[in-house]
Amino acid sequence: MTIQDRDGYDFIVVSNRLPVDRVVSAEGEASWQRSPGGLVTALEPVMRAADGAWIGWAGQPDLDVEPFVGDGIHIIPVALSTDEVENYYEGFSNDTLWPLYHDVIAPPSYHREWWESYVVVNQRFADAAAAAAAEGAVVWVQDYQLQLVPKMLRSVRPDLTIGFFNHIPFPPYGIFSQLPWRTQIVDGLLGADVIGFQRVADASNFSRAVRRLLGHVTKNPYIEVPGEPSRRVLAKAFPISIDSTSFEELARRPEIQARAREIREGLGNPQTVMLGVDRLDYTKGIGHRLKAFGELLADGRVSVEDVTLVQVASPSRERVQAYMQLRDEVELTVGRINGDFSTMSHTAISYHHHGYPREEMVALYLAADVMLVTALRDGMNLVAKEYVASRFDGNGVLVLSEFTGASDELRRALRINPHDIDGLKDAMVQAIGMPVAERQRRMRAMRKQVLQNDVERWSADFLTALRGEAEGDVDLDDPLGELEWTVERLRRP
Ligand SMILES: O=P(O)(O)OC[C@H]1O[C@H](O[C@H]2O[C@H](CO)[C@@H](O)[C@H](O)[C@H]2O)[C@H](O)[C@@H](O)[C@@H]1O
Ligand SMILES: O=c1ccn([C@@H]2O[C@H](COP(=O)(O)OP(=O)(O)O)[C@@H](O)[C@H]2O)c(=O)[nH]1
Repeated sequence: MTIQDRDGYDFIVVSNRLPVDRVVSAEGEASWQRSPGGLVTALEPVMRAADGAWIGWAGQPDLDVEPFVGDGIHIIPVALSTDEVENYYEGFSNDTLWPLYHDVIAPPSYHREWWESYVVVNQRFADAAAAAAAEGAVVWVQDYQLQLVPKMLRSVRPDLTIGFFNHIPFPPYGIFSQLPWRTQIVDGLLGADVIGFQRVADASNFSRAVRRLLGHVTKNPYIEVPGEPSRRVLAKAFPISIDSTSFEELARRPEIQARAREIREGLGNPQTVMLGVDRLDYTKGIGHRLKAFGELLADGRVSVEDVTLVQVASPSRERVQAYMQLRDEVELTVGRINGDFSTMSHTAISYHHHGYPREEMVALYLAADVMLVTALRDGMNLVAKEYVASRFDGNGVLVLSEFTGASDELRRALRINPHDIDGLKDAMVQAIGMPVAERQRRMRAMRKQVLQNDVERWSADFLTALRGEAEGDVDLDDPLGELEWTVERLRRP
């Protein structure tokens, strides 16, 4: 059944990217493949239960595709022109909001034409959702690219229950206030009934911005939005997670364990393999990690015979200037370290500018004695959780930046400040030499956390809170307590 011959969908997800990628075969034939992202896995059970639809961009400019069913999911594509990809996506989303929301690690650019394009494209997503939603439907909007959609949608469809989840940090007011369109952004978000953040700190940064810019009363976790009638918005942390059991299942497969052994052999069977896996993004602290490793080699505290660093840097946003520059810097540093320290039989850094499928990722996690997550700022960092979920053997050490959302939950990681290069070096040495009993103790505690709090729980928690707000009869001291709502009950009677 398509949108043309039904009254609309009861559950809709709206995100910048669709959960399916368009792939073109060597023969030039186009098809759709489910993208491997965690969000698809998280929302798939809800989607299936509610017979919902997903609205998003297919990832290529000027691609106008009719709604279709792809891998069992109802897809409603939103087209973006070449100019809009440049201005809304590469410009305002990834060169204004992204650096601003990540502690201005790179300088954000403010251009009025980018903002205008952001408004136009957000309106297009809102229109698509308004047209597709059944009376009283639940619409869940995802991420910073679409912060104006909640208000735009509410203004034409006040019957809808609207959720918003921000996957990246929400910055402190001192930084956020740089944005020339700061008031429009918080106002846009307040169109939602529930606004979810990764960390408690993000939710309080947002509430503070609302107080400062709009003067609304906030009573943690609620924001009172005046109007006729006035509304109450819940702004709260819902830390995202992963499909933990599927990572463990993959890690237990003999062929993936064999691949992990093969990876180690390919590296010359060093005593210790350290691993970094990141999108090639300036938020990930790849340069800090390389600097620390290079200095450890120079100081003689580690040797290339004993320790290899594998760095996967998957290509990302390659047309944005800051990302091009970062690639040059990272590759120059890798080349220098390898030139200075590699021998004929051992390479200091095994560097890969590729994106790998999930099976290979799990093999890499199993091959790595030490996982290095050194982000300077990161909404969550799913890689940290995936490493933990994959280590069913209870082994492996996670070195984790305190500037990631994950560090709020993975308290038994070796937590580091990546700006403190000496501290990072000491943590790397400590990780390499950590006794097995201590590794296992730490990993056991982290595994418990990740297995209990998986992505299904994340979506259920968020949607339960959303339902609570829609029903409006929630006990303020225990907003979620009395609800037994499950995803199945998203179905209309
Ligand atoms: O779509 P792209 O521009 O290629 O970027 C990929 C995604 O990157 C961001 O991920 C964030 O979400 C993760 C899951 O919640 C979180 O763990 C991570 O810390 C964030 O950086 C972005 O938020 C997505 O919208 C992008 O699609
Ligand atoms: O070669 C790669 C590199 C990364 N990933 C996946 O990309 C996601 C990265 O998510 P994270 O939250 O760590 O950072 P983001 O890139 O979203 O900022 C994780 O699920 C990784 O397993 C992947 O599938 N192949």
